[in-house]
Amino acid sequence: MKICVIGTGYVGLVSGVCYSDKGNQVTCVDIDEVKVNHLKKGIVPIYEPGLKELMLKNVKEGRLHFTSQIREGMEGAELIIIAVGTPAKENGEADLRYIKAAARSIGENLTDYKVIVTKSTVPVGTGQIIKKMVSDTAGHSNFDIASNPEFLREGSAIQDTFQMERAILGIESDRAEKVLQKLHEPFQTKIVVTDVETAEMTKYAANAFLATKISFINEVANLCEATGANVEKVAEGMGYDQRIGKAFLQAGIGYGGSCFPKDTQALVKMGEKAGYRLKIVPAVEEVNKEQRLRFIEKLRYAFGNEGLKGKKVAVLGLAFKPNTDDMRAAPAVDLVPRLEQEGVDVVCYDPVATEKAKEVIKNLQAAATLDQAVKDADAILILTDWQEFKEMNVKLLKLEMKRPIIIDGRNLFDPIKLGKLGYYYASVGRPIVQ
Ligand SMILES: NC(=O)c1ccc[n+]([C@@H]2O[C@H](COP(=O)([O-])OP(=O)(O)OC[C@H]3O[C@@H](n4cnc5c(N)ncnc54)[C@H](O)[C@@H]3O)[C@@H](O)[C@H]2O)c1
Ligand SMILES: O=c1ccn([C@@H]2O[C@H](COP(=O)(O)OP(=O)(O)O[C@H]3O[C@H](CO)[C@@H](O)[C@H](O)[C@H]3O)[C@@H](O)[C@H]2O)c(=O)[nH]1
Repeated sequence: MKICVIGTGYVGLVSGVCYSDKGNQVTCVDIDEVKVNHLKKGIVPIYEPGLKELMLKNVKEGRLHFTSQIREGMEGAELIIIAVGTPAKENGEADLRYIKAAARSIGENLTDYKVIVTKSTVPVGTGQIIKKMVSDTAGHSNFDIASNPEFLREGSAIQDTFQMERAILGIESDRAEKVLQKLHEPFQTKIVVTDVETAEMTKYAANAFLATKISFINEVANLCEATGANVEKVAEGMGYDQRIGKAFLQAGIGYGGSCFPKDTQALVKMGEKAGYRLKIVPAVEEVNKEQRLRFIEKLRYAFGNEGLKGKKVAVLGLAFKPNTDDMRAAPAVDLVPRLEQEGVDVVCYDPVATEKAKEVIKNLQAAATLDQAVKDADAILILTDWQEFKEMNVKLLKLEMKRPIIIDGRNLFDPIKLGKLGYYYASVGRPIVQ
């Protein structure tokens, strides 16, 4: 099948590459000409394991193309996939300006029948907005709209696509369903066929539910800290119950990233607009915001009367999660400037996200290696669960540091072990050892 993907971000590029790998002819379109030129030269603008190799393979085999001209991308395509960004507006609502611009340009170039499917996360009703904009601009209705929300995670996006757990097909016609069924055939996944509005809602409900699990376990963790229980064991004990499940019960510094923070906000706004006030999701957001700030207090507590001013703190991890360089809503974006305001000398290290972090954190002091970051540090603050940090030789590390203090936002180490090595170690939902 010939496919045109609009937007070559995490979703558009990964989807385009994976669909081409399944034998489709894919043209990825982006308005960002610099990005398109890079892609044409084989440069991948994002860090995503396995993406570059797969992209180059499919370009070489002639199935994958890049252009900044939508007309070129749409030429002969049976399916158009919208995968542009839907960031949060100042008030939390989803900003549909890129979606609308994409719909307009599709309309301007629509000469024959196509299925126009939205992969971007969009509020319920957006499909109908797209339909109207396309037909108004095109001057005809020789197309179908559909919704096929994306569930991939950054850092494992290729695997998540090839082994997708389900596909939601929100459709309005048999013709569109046929095209989308054909697209998903090689993935051999569970298919939920529904209307466009239900598909749009499914994506927000899934993300809000996952965010709820995280905030829930973080609240339990905070209560464990206050009572002396251990959240890791609590989560294990809960997780064996299949009705609860083990996944997404990792207590920590809270969720960040390009999706959960904005999608929970957008869902609340969607409720307000529809006349229904959501109660759980705002609480999930509140817990998540407070969770980050608790780590400044954990650090302050570790230094007692000495205070934070003038201390050197090595922040390990800038990206919102491992295996990505995405800095959107990463805890570091909040915490690094706050620590600096408190007079802390902050030196950061991240295996891949430093360059992107410099774009969003002013005057970021970044070390080129983990060793450089921790040298003479009064404390380490762990924000991301990179494998490199899990494998740190904590025994040797202690010799490099000025003081053996670790505040761990990801529960990477066994408190008993660190206590024995002479560390002051504060993590999440587990007793402090010293
Ligand atoms: N990032 C994820 O892990 C993820 C996962 C599932 C769903 N989503 C959703 O998918 C959508 C895309 O997210 P993303 O992270 O890939 O975004 P992104 O910001 O990484 O990429 C969006 C791309 O679209 C391009 N673009 C904007 N307007 C355009 C237009 N009119 N024509 C052509 N290109 C245009 C931009 O230049 C950019 O390259 C969002 O709605 C997001 O919520 C994201
Ligand atoms: O038990 C857990 C699991 C995750 N996180 C945090 O939650 C955030 C999101 O993690 P993850 O879901 O793995 O990454 P994303 O790439 O943001 O993916 C989410 O958001 C995407 C965009 O909508 C969806 O497609 C995915 O299904 C959904 O998992 C990160 O900050 C994680 O550190 C925790 O704190 N504890």
